[in-house]
Amino acid sequence: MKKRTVALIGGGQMGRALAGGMMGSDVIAAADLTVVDHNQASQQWWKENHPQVTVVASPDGHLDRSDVVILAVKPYAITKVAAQIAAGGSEKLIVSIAAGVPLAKLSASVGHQRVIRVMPNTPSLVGAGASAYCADEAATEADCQWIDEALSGVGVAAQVTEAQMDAVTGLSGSGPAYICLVIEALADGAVLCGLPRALAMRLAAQTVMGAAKMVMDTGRHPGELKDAVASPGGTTIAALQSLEENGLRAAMIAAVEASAKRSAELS
Ligand SMILES: NC(=O)C1=CN([C@@H]2O[C@H](COP(=O)(O)OP(=O)(O)OC[C@H]3O[C@@H](n4cnc5c(N)ncnc54)[C@H](OP(=O)(O)O)[C@@H]3O)[C@@H](O)[C@H]2O)C=CC1
Ligand SMILES: O=C(O)[C@@H]1CCC=N1
Repeated sequence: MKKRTVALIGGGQMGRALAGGMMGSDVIAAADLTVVDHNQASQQWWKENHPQVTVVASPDGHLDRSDVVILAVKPYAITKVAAQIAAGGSEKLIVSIAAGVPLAKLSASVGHQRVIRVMPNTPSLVGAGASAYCADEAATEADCQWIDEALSGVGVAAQVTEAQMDAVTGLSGSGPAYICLVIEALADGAVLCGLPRALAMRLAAQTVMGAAKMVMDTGRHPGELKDAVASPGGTTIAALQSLEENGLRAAMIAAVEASAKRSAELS
């Protein structure tokens, strides 16, 4: 894939994870990245952690060298930033990662350039992201191929319909937060039972990763893999009973739905 030069507008949590992961997997070169962020602490972070990246406070006069502009500011700031880009005039691929901001709104705000909407997630930073994207009609085959390969460089990527984006947000966009909560709670349980905190955290995180890897590598249904752990009359089935009594499944389903609903509200 031909490397493209990229401007990242908003170098915060998700921008760092996505662009950091893309540089780590050589999808983009540090020298080809311009980060636009008006927050001084954020600028400082980029200068300290990625000295080869160009860091500026405003897009004005700094987008000319970039083929792609990634919008990674909060949803409420998207329209203002998009208008700044539109004022710049030049034709670029615009990629927005803002939750709940539809293609039509993005496209109107940036003056009908080629637009792709992405819902990435923070594990992109460590090459284990899960991203989905949809493109407007003006985006070319080559644009879709670039974003697919760029996102695949930092994890897995899937093209979806725009109607599916809220569900994606509820699942993989917000999901790392749910699973981090689960890891923390598992470690708390082990500390309650007497394990030192650091060891409890290591075992909890590895257990979550191991279970996920087993689902992906074997292709077996998670229910089947769960059954393989639970011996008759054993420890696991006692724990599973407790999880069912405390509503873990319902809580997870409701969490995905709550996030998806909020994503729909934002649009
Ligand atoms: N965090 C996540 O896990 C995910 C986030 N997203 C989406 O990513 C987007 C960014 O979220 P996140 O990274 O968490 O947000 P952050 O607040 O961490 O990062 C945004 C950065 O952009 C700066 N900024 C805001 N407005 C402008 C502007 N006009 N010009 C230049 N810089 C600006 C902010 O500075 P300041 O704070 O000072 O305004 C901040 O440093 C959101 O739209 C969110 O929906 C999508 C998937 C997952
Ligand atoms: O909480 C949020 O709004 C963003 C979008 C998906 C994950 N984080």
